[in-house]
Amino acid sequence: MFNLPKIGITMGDPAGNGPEITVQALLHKDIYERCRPIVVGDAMIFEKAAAILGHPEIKIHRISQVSEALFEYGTIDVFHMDLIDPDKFEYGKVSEMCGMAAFLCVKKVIELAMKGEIDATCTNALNKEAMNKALAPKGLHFDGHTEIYAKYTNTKKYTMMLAHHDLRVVHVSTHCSLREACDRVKKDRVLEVIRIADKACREMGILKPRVAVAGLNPHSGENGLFGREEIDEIIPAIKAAQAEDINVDGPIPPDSLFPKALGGWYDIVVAMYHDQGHIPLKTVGFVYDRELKKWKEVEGVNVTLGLPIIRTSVDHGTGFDQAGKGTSNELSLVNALDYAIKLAQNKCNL
Ligand SMILES: NC(=O)C1=CN([C@@H]2O[C@H](COP(=O)(O)OP(=O)(O)OC[C@H]3O[C@@H](n4cnc5c(N)ncnc54)[C@H](O)[C@@H]3O)[C@@H](O)[C@H]2O)C=CC1
Ligand SMILES: O=C(CO)COP(=O)(O)O
Repeated sequence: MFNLPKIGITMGDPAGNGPEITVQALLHKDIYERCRPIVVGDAMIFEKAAAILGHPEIKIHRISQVSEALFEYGTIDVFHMDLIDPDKFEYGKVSEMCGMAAFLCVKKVIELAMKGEIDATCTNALNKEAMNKALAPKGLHFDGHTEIYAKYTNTKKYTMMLAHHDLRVVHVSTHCSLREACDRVKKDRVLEVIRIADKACREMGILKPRVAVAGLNPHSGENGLFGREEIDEIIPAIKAAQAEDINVDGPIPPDSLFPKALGGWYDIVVAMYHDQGHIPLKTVGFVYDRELKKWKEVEGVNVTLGLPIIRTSVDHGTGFDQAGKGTSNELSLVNALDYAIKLAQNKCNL
């Protein structure tokens, strides 16, 4: 047990489904056989979640230092942050209190990982509106976890990877307008993301990664007929990467690239903007049951590549419509924990 990786799991926005899926995930006994989990959040919120899920036997163990953790199945060690006023707390609502709490938990887990007190971090979803409402008076703004991690680990070159089994996608840009995303398709950034993608695959154990680059425009621009970004920016980046011996193909029309990647042609896809990468991943990962009218599976993992510490995450959001009802599915978090465990075992910082 003493050589199992210590994984810090953030609570996420407490008004969302993060706390309950964390309790559900930590009911999987095998997780304790493969890692030593510590939750960073508010203990009261986890007591509530255990009660909602009908598991009063789960003990919530408040700790204020990693060294106090018990790491025993049936007990959830919560690095208690005392951030929530129970009288003001409400599930499914955007609030500055919860937005600030989610942010401070992320900051704390980064600090613990940077100090080497834990081996990897795994995040639950935060609500970007709530967090930024809370941070605005302090003159701070973050698009999401990725940028918080980049700032507090002092990382300049990074990208967001989403993964659903062996379908992996990294992004040239993420949280910006579609207009701005087109402007951000620049040779240097495309090349940077190709390099990060290739390195990450190697560190995940893929010896000769096959990297595919999506075009930006329909049919990859069809030789300039529907846009010039492929000719002016993407092809020069691909040629530069090939000159570095990276096995990279493209630009490939995005509508046929993802079915190819799903079929195993490539190990990783470089997408030009957020939805180009997120839509195919979530289409395969989010499975809705028409008969039962509920989500059957919500799978997929988000990993920040380029950091000096390991960060994996659920790839869904805060699920406010289901929060506090015990109806959310923990699969994405279980997958994210699996990724964090494997990366920590390989001791690779991607
Ligand atoms: N890593 C992060 O911190 C992320 C945060 N977000 C934030 O989450 C908030 C809500 O985003 P939405 O676009 O509404 O996406 P969402 O993923 O929260 O919800 C989309 C649908 O999926 C369902 N869902 C979500 N998680 C589920 C689970 N574990 N089991 C079963 N069903 C689940 C929801 O009930 C909803 O019907 C936003 O503020 C967004 O910024 C979104 C994605 C990632
Ligand atoms: O919103 C997300 C994906 O769309 C997740 O972003 P972060 O991982 O940066 O929080």
